[in-house]
Amino acid sequence: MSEHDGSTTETAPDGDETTERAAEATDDGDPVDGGGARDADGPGDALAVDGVARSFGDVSVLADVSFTADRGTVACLVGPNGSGKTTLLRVVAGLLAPDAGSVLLPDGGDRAVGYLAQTPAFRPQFTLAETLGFYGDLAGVDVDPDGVLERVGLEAVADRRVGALSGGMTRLFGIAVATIGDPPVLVLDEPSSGLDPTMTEHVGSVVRDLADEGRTVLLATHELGTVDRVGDTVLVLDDGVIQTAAAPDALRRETGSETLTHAVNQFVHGGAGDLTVRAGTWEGADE
Ligand SMILES: Nc1ncnc2c1ncn2[C@@H]1O[C@H](COP(=O)(O)OP(=O)(O)OP(=O)(O)O)[C@@H](O)[C@H]1O
Repeated sequence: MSEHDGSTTETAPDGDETTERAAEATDDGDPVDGGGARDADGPGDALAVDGVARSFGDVSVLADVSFTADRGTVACLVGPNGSGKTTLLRVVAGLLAPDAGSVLLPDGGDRAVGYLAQTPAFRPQFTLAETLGFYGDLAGVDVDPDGVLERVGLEAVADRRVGALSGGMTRLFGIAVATIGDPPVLVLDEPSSGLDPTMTEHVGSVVRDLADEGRTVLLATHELGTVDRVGDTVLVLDDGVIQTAAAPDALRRETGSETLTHAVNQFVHGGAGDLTVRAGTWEGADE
């Protein structure tokens, strides 16, 4: 966590979806261009979310969310199903306007945020290289397909059709797409859910490397093993607020927990029993 001196940009409480900042592959496969919805005003070096609130109708999902995440770090957003992780990520990516609050982005790159949707979908008939070129055009940046694919270890399959990728490779490709234009912030919604342990570990390493190169990575996950391996900060979201933000080790220490799962559960409304009902299963590699 660090101080940041850029001023924040308040967002009008109009509830409109915005698609101006990030480029994403939507769930129906249609690419949505982003580009720069609410530009960072100042030279801050951290991602700073301040007092973000978002409701759908009369259902409040995010009540008052605040946190910061430094460059070069991985911040892991965890919380029960339906706690608002995707909603928050979409607000940070500029794809969803908050009702209140602000998101301050660090300077840098042609694009401010790269976004991986929870269920990325690409046009299956195009090759990876063609798809990257397409997203590059949308973002208004030149793309070196081999260089981008190298970031995730897919350079050998640049000419393969996207439809011929495995689930894990598709997820990696989605991460590669998010890095187009080299945005300083990557927002990844469950980048390794449903993947086998080897691929989960590989995705974790890719995420770690992307952060180590100086990016800020904000990801949502239910896999606390991945959080333990690659996360610098655990952000526990429940009841519309960040219940705690701490390093995995500190969280365990603070709660006297042997496992990260147990530690996180201490901050979830209703405790572990309730969580089991609400979240289904939590995958902790430490148990
Ligand atoms: N566009 C929408 N319209 C109405 N309600 C929505 C919309 N998007 C999300 N919600 C609701 O907001 C709540 C939070 O959803 P969200 O997808 O952000 O949770 P999540 O923590 O990402 O869940 P999961 O872990 O299951 O992916 C849910 O109750 C969901 O039904």
